[in-house]
Amino acid sequence: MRLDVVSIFPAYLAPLDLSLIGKARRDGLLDVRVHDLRDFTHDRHRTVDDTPYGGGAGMVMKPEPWAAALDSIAGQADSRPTLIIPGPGGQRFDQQMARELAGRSHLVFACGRYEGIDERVYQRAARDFDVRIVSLGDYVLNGGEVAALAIIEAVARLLPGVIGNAASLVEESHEDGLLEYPVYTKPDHWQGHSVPEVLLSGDHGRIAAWRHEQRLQRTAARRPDLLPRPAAASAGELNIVV
Ligand SMILES: Nc1cc(-c2ccc3ccn(Cc4ccc(CN5CCCCC5)cc4)c3c2)n[nH]1
Repeated sequence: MRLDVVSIFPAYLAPLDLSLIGKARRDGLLDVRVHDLRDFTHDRHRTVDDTPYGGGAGMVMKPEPWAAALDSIAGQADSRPTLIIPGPGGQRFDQQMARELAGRSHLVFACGRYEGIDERVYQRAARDFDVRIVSLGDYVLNGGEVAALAIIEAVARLLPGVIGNAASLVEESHEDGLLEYPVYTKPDHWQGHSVPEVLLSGDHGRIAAWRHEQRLQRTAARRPDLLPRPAAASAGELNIVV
């Protein structure tokens, strides 16, 4: 997978050199390229923002540098890339979207700052990209970089070979809609707390059943919205009139 990230703070993307993503890059599983938006300006001050038409607080990112940056990337693309533009008003990112994006060959991230990017950039980008506006959640960050890092991590870890133990991908939270079960390691007694006996039993059937029950209990307690809705018991409940 090729990943391009455009930002006025390229150093914000330094974490992509670390840990599993960094190793995947060194192993050639990921081709990550970070671009400084100011490299696509042509004035002495490398200007990327200006005052908003119609007034209002803050500054808006100018369209010209973004068009130059995205044209440069589109010109290098083998196939039509997906352009992800983080924004508080976007489609909520979740594990399903992570799985969908993991199937794409080329993702491009446009990390805005200030009060956002001139709207005409979104419209022009639709010519060369599949454009997705994506929100991490209902809160306002100062820019798109943190969102890009989160999305990249969630997507990249789904790619074959990026995380060592692929089995853990199946068991983890949200993969099947339930939260994760509690985990323990040595010592078996610690500050008056013991590891649940079932986990020391070696009975894998009991352990699996206990873990599933724990997932249901945790989901009910913390995220009841994720619990599967009870199937309607009868046609009547489905208001099917025959
Ligand atoms: N999930 C999530 C993603 C982001 C995100 C992503 C990208 C950018 C780029 C800039 N910001 C800061 C920002 C954006 C919007 C406003 C609201 N403002 C109201 C008046 C009209 C203009 C817009 C304020 C500041 C960003 C914020 N926040 N949260």
